[in-house]
Amino acid sequence: MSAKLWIQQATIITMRGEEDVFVGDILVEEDRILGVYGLQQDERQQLEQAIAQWGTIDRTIDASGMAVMPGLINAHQHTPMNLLKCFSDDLKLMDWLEQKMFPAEARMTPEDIYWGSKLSMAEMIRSGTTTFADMYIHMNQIAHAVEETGMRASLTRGLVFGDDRVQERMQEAVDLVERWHGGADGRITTMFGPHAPYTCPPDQLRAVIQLAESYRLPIHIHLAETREETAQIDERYGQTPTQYLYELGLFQQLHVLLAHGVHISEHDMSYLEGMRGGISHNPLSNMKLGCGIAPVLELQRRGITVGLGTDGAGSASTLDMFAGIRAASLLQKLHYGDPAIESAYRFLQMATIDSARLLQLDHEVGTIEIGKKADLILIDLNKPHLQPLHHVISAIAYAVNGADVHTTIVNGQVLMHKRELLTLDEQQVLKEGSMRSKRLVAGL
Ligand SMILES: N[C@@H](CCSC[C@H]1O[C@@H](n2cnc3c(=O)[nH]cnc32)[C@H](O)[C@@H]1O)C(=O)O
Ligand SMILES: [Zn+2]
Repeated sequence: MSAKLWIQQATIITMRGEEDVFVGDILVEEDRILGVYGLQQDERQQLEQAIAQWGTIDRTIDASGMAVMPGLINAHQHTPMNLLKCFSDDLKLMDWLEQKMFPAEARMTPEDIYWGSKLSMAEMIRSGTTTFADMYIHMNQIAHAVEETGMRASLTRGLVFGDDRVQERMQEAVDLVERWHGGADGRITTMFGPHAPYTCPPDQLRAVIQLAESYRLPIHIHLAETREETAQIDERYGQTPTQYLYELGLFQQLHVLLAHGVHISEHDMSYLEGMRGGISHNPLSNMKLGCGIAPVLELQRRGITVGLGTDGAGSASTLDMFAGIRAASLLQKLHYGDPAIESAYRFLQMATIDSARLLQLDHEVGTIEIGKKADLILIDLNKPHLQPLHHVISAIAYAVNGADVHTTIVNGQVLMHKRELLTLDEQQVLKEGSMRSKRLVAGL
């Protein structure tokens, strides 16, 4: 644990405004940002005073030639699915889920979940993600992994209904919330996670909504991912998926994190207007599964928050949020046939402060601000693919890769420095991951 950390001479991208980019220093004390100092005389003096008051400094990082920005926030994930990546690609969502993912998941032991989620955390820390929203099973294991790796996470027990184990699953969801909400020094928060309109019948969904209301906790659910989903929900209930959730009262009181929101009509948007929470846009997964293009800019125009996620590595194949930022931006440019449709900066906001809003963490993370949690990443810009550097925001949105992240800090703790993972035994994670994944996919 670095109690006092001094980041020197970085290009600071605060994400508090497009122009708020300057060279300077950041002081971190315990888990929070103590000060941010530019190069002007008075700010230098303040920095010197703060350093003098500190006495001992636990770690200094020379960040000249690097950008520092808020850690990226992956708003939709299934971390253990990293064990299932790239083994059954190029299938339709429903076939992929029912024929490949669900059978492989039925074989997963708690230990598999633990190592699969650690594999994801290693990948996320390495590529600049500091916080993620997760929906899966055996969540205790994931919570322990979060505790150990030092990441920040919003955890949800995914609830698929359709057999006689409804009560058991609901109990697991409650256990997660009771045991882990506020856990790991406050790095863990929780939500309730009914999986999707097509796997959650009305009675069960109503019960989860009531539960979430009684705990005053948010809901994390998939919505309107494919055309097939729209057809299925229309056939069963004569409604669109969005209307189905609306009529059940989901958007009345609760903060809701909706994953995907691809097939949302103009009329559907009126159900979402004014909602608490918003949508995690997951372009890598949407493109790979051929789902369609989410109406990101229309949703934003109506005041609905849209953050960014990858989805599980099973569908996205990579957890590199920089790839997600690039995909999101390029997709909208292509969709509108207009490269000027939205700025690079706007997509960086989606991956930071907007995702933070979706996780109800915007008062703590998502921007570089005095008093906020020190969740920061340093990006090494001194590389052929990033030089010459005319516009750092553009470079980050269009040219930076996860592998350019030099240092990752969460809650004031350095989790990776000079690309070395400090809270994970990477070799062990790779070995366990590869061994376990073979058993899970055998014969599928
Ligand atoms: N099957 C579990 C609960 C579901 S956890 C979350 C689920 O989301 C599934 N999932 C992953 N990616 C997607 C996606 O893109 N769309 C819909 N579901 C997905 C994943 O396979 C996993 O089963 C049970 O025993 O109750
Ligand atoms: Zn998902």
